[in-house]
Amino acid sequence: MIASDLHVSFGAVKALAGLSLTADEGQVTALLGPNGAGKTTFIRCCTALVRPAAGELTIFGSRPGDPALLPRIGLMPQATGAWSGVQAGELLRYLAGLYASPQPVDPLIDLLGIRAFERTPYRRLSGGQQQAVNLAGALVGRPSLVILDEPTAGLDPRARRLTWDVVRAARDAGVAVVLTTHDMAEAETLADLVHIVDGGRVQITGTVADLTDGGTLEDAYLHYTTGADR
Ligand SMILES: Nc1ncnc2c1ncn2[C@@H]1O[C@H](COP(=O)(O)OP(=O)(O)OP(=O)(O)O)[C@@H](O)[C@H]1O
Repeated sequence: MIASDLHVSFGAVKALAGLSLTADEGQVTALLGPNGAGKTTFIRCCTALVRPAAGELTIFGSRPGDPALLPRIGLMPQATGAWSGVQAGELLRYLAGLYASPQPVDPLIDLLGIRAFERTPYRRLSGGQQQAVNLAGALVGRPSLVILDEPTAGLDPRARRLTWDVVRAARDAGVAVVLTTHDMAEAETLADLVHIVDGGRVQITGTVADLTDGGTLEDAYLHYTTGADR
């Protein structure tokens, strides 16, 4: 994925103000940045929900929204209000049916600990259970790019570890994983490349070792972000 000088405004708010970054296959790329930095807006550009006013975004050589690209991207959003009454297992089987060669659903249900609540309507699931289903939904189509928007926010420690294992397995299988997180330990543990975003653009890019340079990732984060309103 290559993003170059993306600009997106919502009224007077410049959500993206020249954001440029790359993310490669077989790597976990972490986007760190304060609330409102533009991370989710960038993700929405990748999935063609938002169209940048300027800049270039190519994913596997195609533009977002290209019908050939859609099945190659798996998205775990921060929250999906959309599924309501459908049972978790039904939902995943439905999603699998949309893809040409999906993962078998039952092993995915077992892997992510969904079996115990697979017959529960989505809206009755706990937040963490919904996240497990959302992660499964992002992976079921065997995507080449998986985008995870704060995948472990609010998860208990075991569920968080399990999510990390699943992320590593996807990366090791050659998938490009892009995730956002406010959890510095998560970025330190998982990320091959880190982009620190603030004010709608990438302030600095590097490996965890590059960015920490004797300090912590949180030090780097605080150094390169202000969190000031735009
Ligand atoms: N649909 C929208 N309409 C108006 N403003 C929006 C819209 N979407 C995002 N914004 C604004 O754009 C800016 C960037 O928001 P975005 O959701 O991309 O931030 P973020 O980095 O994902 O934050 P967080 O860490 O809190 O999820 C914010 O100021 C937000 O209020």
